[in-house]
Amino acid sequence: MGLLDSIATPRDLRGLSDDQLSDLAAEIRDVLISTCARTGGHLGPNLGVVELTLAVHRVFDSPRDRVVLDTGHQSYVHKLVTGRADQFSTLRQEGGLSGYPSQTESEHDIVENSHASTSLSYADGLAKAYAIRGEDRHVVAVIGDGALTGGMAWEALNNIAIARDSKLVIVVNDNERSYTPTIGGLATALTRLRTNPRYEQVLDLVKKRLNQVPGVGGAAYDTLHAMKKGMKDALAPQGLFEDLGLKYVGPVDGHDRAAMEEVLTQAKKFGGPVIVHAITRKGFGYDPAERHEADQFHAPGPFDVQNGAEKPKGRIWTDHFSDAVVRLGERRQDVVALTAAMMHPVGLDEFQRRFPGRTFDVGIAEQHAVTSAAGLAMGGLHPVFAVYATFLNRAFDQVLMDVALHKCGVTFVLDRSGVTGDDGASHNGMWDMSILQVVPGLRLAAPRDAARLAELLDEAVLVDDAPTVVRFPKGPPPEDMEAVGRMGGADVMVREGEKDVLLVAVGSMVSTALEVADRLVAQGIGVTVVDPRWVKPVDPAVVEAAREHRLVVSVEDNGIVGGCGSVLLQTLNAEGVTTPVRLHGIPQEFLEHAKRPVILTRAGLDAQSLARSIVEDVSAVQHGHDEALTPNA
Ligand SMILES: Cc1ncc(C[n+]2csc(CCOP(=O)(O)OP(=O)(O)O)c2C)c(N)n1
Ligand SMILES: CC(=O)[C@@H](O)[C@H](O)COP(=O)(O)O
Ligand SMILES: [Mg+2]
Repeated sequence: MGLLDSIATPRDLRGLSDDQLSDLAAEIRDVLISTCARTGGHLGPNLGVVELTLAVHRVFDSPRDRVVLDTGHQSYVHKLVTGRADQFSTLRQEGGLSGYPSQTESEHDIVENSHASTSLSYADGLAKAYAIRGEDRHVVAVIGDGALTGGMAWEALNNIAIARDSKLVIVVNDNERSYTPTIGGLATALTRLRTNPRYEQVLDLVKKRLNQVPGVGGAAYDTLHAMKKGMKDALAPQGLFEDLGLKYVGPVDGHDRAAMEEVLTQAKKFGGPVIVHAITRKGFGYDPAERHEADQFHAPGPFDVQNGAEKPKGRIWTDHFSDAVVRLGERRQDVVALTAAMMHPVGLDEFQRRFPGRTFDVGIAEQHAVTSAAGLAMGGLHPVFAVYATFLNRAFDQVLMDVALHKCGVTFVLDRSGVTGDDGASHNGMWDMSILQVVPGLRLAAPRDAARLAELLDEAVLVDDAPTVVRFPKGPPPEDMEAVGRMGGADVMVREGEKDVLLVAVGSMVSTALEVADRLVAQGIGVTVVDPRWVKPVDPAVVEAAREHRLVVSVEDNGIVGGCGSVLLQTLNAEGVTTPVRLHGIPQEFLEHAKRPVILTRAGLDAQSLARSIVEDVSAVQHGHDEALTPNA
């Protein structure tokens, strides 16, 4: 029975001695390491916030005081000390604890969205609400240095700086990196602050000397302390936060819990917005994480605790993209690449190694990345912005009005599209084929396998007067699947029997569609399986094929609303094609975390469910009951 078992609420932390708190920190690290070794997860970020989180929860009174964690990937320690230690072994498992805050799990959790750089805006709103309602409650926002490179954070700071009544403490968790070292002017400014505690040291030195002077010493020190601002101005450059008018405290060692508590207590008394600059190390306390070359164990899969060796996961879609974009870079000097602080995760590290001058890490700044790409295209280059599909959501206006309106040839490579699963609702890339459908001129491709990924990427970068998109899911691709024929720009994958069913399978769903076709043919149902390759715009040859078949079925790893099936239906309607249509896709809901295959099956996107549904629809059509065919909402 460890100390952790005695922590049912954060208030239980207050009765612990310094030694017990050190023991608790060690126990928490052991639990983090042993659990993540089994489940995978954000071990590095959470090892970096053990003492910081303990200090926050000892100084503030959650849930009366609200703790907002930016991105939420560093919420494991918070969960362990807010009554979920006994469930922690279920981390990221189906039906178990989410890897991010979850309001249904705990009253201590508030922000579930895993998209970075939002915490300060939530905190700004919460603090203003409490001030207006006259509630004596603090808001504590913990934001990483990486998340601070996101524009939203500075929009929020601009407002927080004048929100004098906001009881808001912002803890900047500065470990100098996102996955890799944080880039840009902000990193430089934080370094200047981090390495410039001179005035604090001088002040401490003077404090010690003066306090040795009997009588006048204390008063003299108080006078001097009052002059601290003057000293700081004299000894240290104005910090970027103070230039905004924000009170800044730090830097403080984020692994020194007592020091953190002292500073947070000071900040709490201030009664207005204040920045606490904590210096931490990602992976702190676990050598394999601290030494981990790429990203200090930002988000490892399962690993061996003894040496940190991750279990091999084989080649994933990303690796095939990485190879294809390097080949492209060799052929095309005008191709440049951009990432939003995820060079390795999106597969651009080899491109960067080969073409460092043509690779840009813009920080966690997707909106900037898109419009900067528009500028790069206007300047005569062909940018490839590689990004997780869900993170492009926040840059929709930039895609629409900065790229497409100006007919810029920018290629977007959307990794982790469709169901990702483990990372929960805000990580599924199930929105892109809906929201991007409305962008005039944009062309969207969904490769079925690695061979088509390379093919479609090559085709995409040939388009220099419109945005192009190539999207693929998380994990390993299926074996390459060769077509048996062409249908306009689309590939015919199966052509068996009568024209009973035209099965339009998008991207990663083609491999499932082939299994479905086998089941249908076994039941004497004729089927044509087509892979559009380019799903936007709809291929006229597919429209004509639809006219010739008795039933059209579409299946996609995207939300059902506004996806490829919806647009196909609209197009058939506009072309006067009256063939009944059935759409299959991901339900338009926020999906609980689980493994990708589990979620796809729940959505009826597994071969057995699809085949069963199509057999029923074929029967309905044969018996003249096709009014039953409505979009599979
Ligand atoms: C909008 C957005 N883009 C990218 C990501 C992917 N991502 C998750 S954590 C992370 C790095 C965060 O760095 P930082 O804020 O410094 O936190 P740390 O991991 O260092 O604690 C990134 C880029 C994201 N969650 N949201
Ligand atoms: C928190 C965050 O957004 C990333 O760390 C993400 O969890 C990584 O996802 P993958 O594991 O799919 O690369
Ligand atoms: Mg960081």
